[in-house]
Amino acid sequence: MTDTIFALASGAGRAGIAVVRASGPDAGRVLSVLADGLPAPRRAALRALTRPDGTTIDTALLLWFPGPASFTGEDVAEFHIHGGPAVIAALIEALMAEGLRPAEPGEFSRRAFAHGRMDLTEAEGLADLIDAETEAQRLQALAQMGGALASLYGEWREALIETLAAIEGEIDFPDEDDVPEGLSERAGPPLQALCASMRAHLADNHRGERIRDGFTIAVIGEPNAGKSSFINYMANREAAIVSDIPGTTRDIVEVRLIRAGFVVYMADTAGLREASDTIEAEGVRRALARAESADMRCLMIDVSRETLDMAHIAMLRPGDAVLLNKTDLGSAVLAVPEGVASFAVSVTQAVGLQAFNAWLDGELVARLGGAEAAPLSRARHRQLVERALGSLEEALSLLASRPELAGAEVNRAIRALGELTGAVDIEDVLDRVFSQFCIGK
Ligand SMILES: Nc1nc2c(ncn2[C@@H]2O[C@H](COP(=O)(O)OP(=O)(O)OP(=O)(O)O)[C@@H](O)[C@H]2O)c(=O)[nH]1
Ligand SMILES: [K+]
Ligand SMILES: [Mg+2]
Repeated sequence: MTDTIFALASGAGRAGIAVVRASGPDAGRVLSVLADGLPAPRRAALRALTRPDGTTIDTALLLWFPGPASFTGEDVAEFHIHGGPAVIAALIEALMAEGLRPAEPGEFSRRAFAHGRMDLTEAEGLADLIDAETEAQRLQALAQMGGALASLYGEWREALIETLAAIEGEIDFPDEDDVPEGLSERAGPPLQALCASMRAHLADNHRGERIRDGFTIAVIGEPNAGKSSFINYMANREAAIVSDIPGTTRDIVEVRLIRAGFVVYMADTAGLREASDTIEAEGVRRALARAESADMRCLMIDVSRETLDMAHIAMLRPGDAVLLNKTDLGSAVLAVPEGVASFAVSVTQAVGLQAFNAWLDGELVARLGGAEAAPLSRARHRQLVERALGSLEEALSLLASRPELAGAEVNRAIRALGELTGAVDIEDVLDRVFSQFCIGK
């Protein structure tokens, strides 16, 4: 028999109210024991919670959700008790005494998934909603939890199952008059249309993943250009050591910012030069790697130096920025590559930085802001859509010559989409997804 589980569903620590939730076949019996009878389904009831020996636990507001119309699809009881640690402990003890066990992380959601209350992407959306710290994250998670990705992937999968049936019909009952081109004519266009949808879904500049995981910026430049000073200004704290000694920063120092409603990770890096020792060389290597992988690069140039750092401009791409720093000591004009923004600033005098920030916020909104369609939000989604697309491209190329091989490829694509939504159940995928949840969800 399935265990009946419980967990504190509200945050830990002292609060006005704490919510403890129980789910499973024994939830009703235990609720009835402690509250002296079941409340009416889905109606709040104020009751005394009493141990079987007659001693009182608390006065509580109780909710009874008989399955399957509950969060998990099982019988669920909710205890809204006073939020003191001793009250919570007393209720937990009473639940354990009745044979209930503490839930594993994500176990409530996993049961909801197992009972068909949500698909895997909706469960991920729920986890993201609980973790959401910005408006963009909240909206994205809410849409995903509401089934935006589930319905898209589900529709693709349905269409593929239909196409597969057509292909398999062709293999099993080859019509004398029906030349192989007949199959290409029937199965080709829907496969092509699906490939186009998948390509468009993937070609979103990683918008959803950046909203969820953060947009990354690498601050790079020669030693003493003012990179650490700049990152401290952006973070509004002394995150990195600033000194007039070139080569001060050796490791990557990352700060987390919220700008224009998006999470941004800005990385301070070691000054780029011929390193004087192995540690600095490693720092420079890390700086270059980060510059390569970041979503945006900000190149700091010290305009007070006799020879301006022109060497690193080649690392910039459209959408990046040059910060001409220390304009309190000098000035310079510099030709920047097409599509690269340029700002004259003095970090120590806080000059020109508002213009940079306004530009940055505009860039974030332009790159991550509201497109209509729901974006994929995890690397897991990207990998599986890519795998499905690869199989379909293969299937298209085999359709005319080897329909049975094309069918196998379509099957592979169906399986990839099934892994996305959890329609094919793969224990290790589920373990991975649900283990990232917090306890009580
Ligand atoms: N006058 C002036 N000095 C600045 C400005 N910005 C930074 N500095 C100074 O320049 C020196 C180097 O600043 P850092 O922020 O440590 O430079 P960095 O690019 O991080 O240097 P490394 O970590 O060594 O690569 C410090 O003495 C700063 O106070 C500026 O706008 N004007
Ligand atoms: K320095
Ligand atoms: Mg530094």
